[in-house]
Amino acid sequence: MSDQLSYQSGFGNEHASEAVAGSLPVGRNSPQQVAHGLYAELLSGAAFTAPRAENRRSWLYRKQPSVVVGGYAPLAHAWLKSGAAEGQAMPPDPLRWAPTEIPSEPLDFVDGLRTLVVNGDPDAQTGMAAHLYLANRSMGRRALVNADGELLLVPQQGRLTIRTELGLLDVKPGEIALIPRGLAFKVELVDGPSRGYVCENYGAAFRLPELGPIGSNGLANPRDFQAPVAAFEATSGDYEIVKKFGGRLWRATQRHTPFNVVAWHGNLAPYKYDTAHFMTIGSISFDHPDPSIFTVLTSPSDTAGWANVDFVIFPPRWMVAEDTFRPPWYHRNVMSEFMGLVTGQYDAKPEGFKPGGASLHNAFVPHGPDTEAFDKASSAALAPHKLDNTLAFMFETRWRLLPTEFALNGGALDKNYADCWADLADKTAGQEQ
Ligand SMILES: O=C(O)Cc1cc(O)ccc1O
Ligand SMILES: [Fe+2]
Repeated sequence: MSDQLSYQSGFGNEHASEAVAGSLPVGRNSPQQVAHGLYAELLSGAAFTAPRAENRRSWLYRKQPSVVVGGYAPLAHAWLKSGAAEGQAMPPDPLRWAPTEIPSEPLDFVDGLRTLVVNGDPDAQTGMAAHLYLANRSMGRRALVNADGELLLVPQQGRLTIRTELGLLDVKPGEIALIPRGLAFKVELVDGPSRGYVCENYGAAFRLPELGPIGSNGLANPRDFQAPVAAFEATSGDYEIVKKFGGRLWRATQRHTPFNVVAWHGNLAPYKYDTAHFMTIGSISFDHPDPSIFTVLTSPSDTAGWANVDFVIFPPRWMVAEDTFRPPWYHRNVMSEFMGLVTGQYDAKPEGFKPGGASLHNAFVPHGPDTEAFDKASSAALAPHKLDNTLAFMFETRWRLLPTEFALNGGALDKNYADCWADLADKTAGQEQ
């Protein structure tokens, strides 16, 4: 089924879709009576008065409004953390994690969330969290609504069908999904257990970065973002609604599916995006450019250019720069860098950084290529070279990221990470100064 999904194209477009002909009101949003007895419901992802260019809202025409739900009670989750307040103090060391295996105990997408790093505060609408998800079963009659943040899913293993109130997205490793804050969705596994990364963005909604002198094309092109077409679930029976609200999970039971939207229109929508469509820009002369050229989506903060979080990818690309040390430079960055690897090798850490693993280089924590990468790149013949079969990514944020208890003691932390730089010797030793 999922192979045949159709989509509407274009990031932030005014989409319109109806699963039943004649369901979508024409020329108005809230007629006295909606066709077929549907209820009109407005989902606002931006303040009513947000500037037009940033305003995001959609109109949903549904069988019952989402206010028809039971009362919420707390739902315990040992490994899901929110905001800097739930992080652990840590020294300014670089951190790296091995891939975490998907456990054999039954875990759906919600159960399988494991927070690695946090900053900011969801109630202050600043910062982010990076989670792993480790899932071996579909969510079934369970839906998640995240009132704290937008979710960016980066699957690393296993294909997903994401059912949202606005329709279905089929997402596989190499692709990403973006779920707006407040939209109900559930994750179904298509080809077995699935593992991946999630950026929970408490701040301003992700958008495409400005292109400056690059011009009007390139990087992630808006048309390659795909929104679902309206699709509702026809089955009856109870549903568990899990809501993330104020850094906690809550659960309620309702008598019907929340996926009962027959038609919708608007510019607040979930999207999928295939990173293979990212048009990379790189050096065609010399020097290694800043990684901001690989920004897919950005969540700005209140200070221009200092992102709440940038989503940056390192996709397959040609390296052609002359007289250049081609991998990333050694550096210290005021911004904090969380990285993951979907597939292949990352040029700065060809062996130690594994698909499904992660790393954290916090504000001003020095980092760069490991000794092996340095030695290779310093003496490599500088012929044009394709970095192929690779996809790393970075969540880069202006606020320091704190690891969670799971990140520090969950078993995947690489206690010897810093050793990968220990052999970068002083090569001037013994030379005349
Ligand atoms: O540290 C990293 O591996 C990420 C990174 C990549 C790059 O090409 C330049 C700077 C940077 O932080
Ligand atoms: Fe870096």
